[in-house]
Amino acid sequence: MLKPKIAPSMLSCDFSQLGEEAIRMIDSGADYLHMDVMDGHFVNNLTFGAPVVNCLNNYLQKNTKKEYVLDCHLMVSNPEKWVEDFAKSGATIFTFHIEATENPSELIEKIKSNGMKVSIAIKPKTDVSIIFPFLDKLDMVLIMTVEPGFGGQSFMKDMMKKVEILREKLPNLDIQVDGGLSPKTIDFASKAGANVIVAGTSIFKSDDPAETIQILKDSVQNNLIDKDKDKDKK
Ligand SMILES: O=C(CO)[C@H](O)[C@H](O)COP(=O)(O)O
Ligand SMILES: [Fe+2]
Repeated sequence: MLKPKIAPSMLSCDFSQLGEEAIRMIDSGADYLHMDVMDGHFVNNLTFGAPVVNCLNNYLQKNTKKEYVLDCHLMVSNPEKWVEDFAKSGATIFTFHIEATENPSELIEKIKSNGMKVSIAIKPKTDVSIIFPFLDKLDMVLIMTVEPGFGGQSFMKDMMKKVEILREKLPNLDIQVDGGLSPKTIDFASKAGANVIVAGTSIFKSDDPAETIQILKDSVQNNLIDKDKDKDKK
């Protein structure tokens, strides 16, 4: 049974307060904490790696009793190099870009054997069919709705065709969208069939993050209900 999951992108938080910002998101109803890892090579920006995820995980273990998911989006070349480090850091989900590896099948196995969930991301210019051979091995797929590298960009509505194609093929797959999601754009994504929503700017810049998270969640939930009704009619 598919569920809506909202993943605030910590890229938009005040990094000097990473632990407290994460707790603020968990307490506001976040399902995942989305961690954008950039290496200055695969994308033109540099953020953080496994040591920071590890510190955050240690902090959360001491400072919250609530469950949390560390959803790590690796925008890096040679993602295979970092699998063990992220597993040790407490990462729950390891998402790699299909454009960054020559051997996706081997990488999927490596991520799973290190105890993490596995997901593949695709950039806006990448055709969705490239991931078809791997779908049955994945826990999630990430459709980028901006060029990876920076928060605060505009949502690319034309990416929704990819979401529709995937949802048609796999009614129970977690489909994540990332980039420019907000209360203004969420309905496009949820109608297309996305159920895991990354949002950085719109949540962190909101006066009421809990309310924004709830608006995003409600949109996904309503569309999941509509899709179920359509199924019953058929
Ligand atoms: O992967 C990313 C950028 O490459 C971020 O997750 C994404 O941009 C989220 O930020 P915003 O909601 O501000 O667009
Ligand atoms: Fe991301």
